[in-house]
Amino acid sequence: MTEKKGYAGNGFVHVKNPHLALMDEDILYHLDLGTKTHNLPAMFGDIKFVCVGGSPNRMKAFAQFMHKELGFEGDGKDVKDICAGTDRYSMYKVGPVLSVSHGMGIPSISIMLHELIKLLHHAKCQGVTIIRIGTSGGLGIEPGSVVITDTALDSFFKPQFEQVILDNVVVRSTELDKDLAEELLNCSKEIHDFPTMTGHTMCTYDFYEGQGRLDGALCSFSSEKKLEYLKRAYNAGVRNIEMESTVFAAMCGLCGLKAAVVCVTLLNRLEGDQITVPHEVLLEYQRRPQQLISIFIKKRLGLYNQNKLLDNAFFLSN
Ligand SMILES: O=P(O)(O)O[C@@H]1C[C@H](O)[C@@H](CO)O1
Ligand SMILES: O=c1cc[nH]c(=O)[nH]1
Repeated sequence: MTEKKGYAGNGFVHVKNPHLALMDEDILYHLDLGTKTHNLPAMFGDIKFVCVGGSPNRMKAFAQFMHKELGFEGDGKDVKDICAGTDRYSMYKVGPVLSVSHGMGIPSISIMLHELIKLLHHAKCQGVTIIRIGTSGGLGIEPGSVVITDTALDSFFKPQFEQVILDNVVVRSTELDKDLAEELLNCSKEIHDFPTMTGHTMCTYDFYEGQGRLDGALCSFSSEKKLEYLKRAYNAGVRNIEMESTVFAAMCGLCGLKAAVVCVTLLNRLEGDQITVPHEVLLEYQRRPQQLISIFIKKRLGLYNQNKLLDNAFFLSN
């Protein structure tokens, strides 16, 4: 069975569940939010950009970075974790930007997305763009490169996500918003410090055996078999490998959210498995997708050139 994508005509976030309308209250358990305990439209109604990524610290750092980039008062260090009542996920709001962590892997991001999408729906948000800013393993490209996903593929290089529902397998499309990917690639032209490209992203259920690593606790294949698989992936257009893009693309597409995946690569998987780059370099790599998304958000808000002019004025007067 194959499901169709959502219609985003009116810009609202769709939930495709008839049971929700019959519920007196919706408790978003893993976010520690709810329709009776919180005024969701007041708290979140102005959200236009949602950025998600695996690590809570990265998403806090992104919120602090956006606080500065959008010119809010103060240093943003005291930005509050809206989900502090649970230690499952972290969530920060900076003006129209929501920054949310999702943990590692498909099950973890899928739970977060169910609740986040319902949150955006209950809050009556309109015209929301959602972007995953993550890390990944690169294929045949320089470590530190940023890949904007054009198509999210499964481990068989198919653009689909298989969701088991009861005892059925439902196949969902993993198509992402092409115009958004193009817009992001255009924004990347403003950055000259690292390469950014579009490419296919392969999404796996595991970091070790699932990504053809030889260094896990279990491994039953040879180095030759690993390279043969990774080279086939490269020839199929895969430029990076991570663990969330297919379900992210599928769920956002069905619910009418314009979505993109932007990941930095930490290593070239054709050259090794272990991540050997020093901690400081890893931190700098993780900031690269954030830099790109900041330019995108500022451009969308009409703040980009204004900031550039202010930067130039500051430079000239000093
Ligand atoms: O957003 P992150 O950096 O968590 O994405 C990738 C995929 C897995 O979640 C994790 C594996 O190290 O990194
Ligand atoms: O190799 C890598 C690096 C980061 N994240 C992944 O899923 N794989």
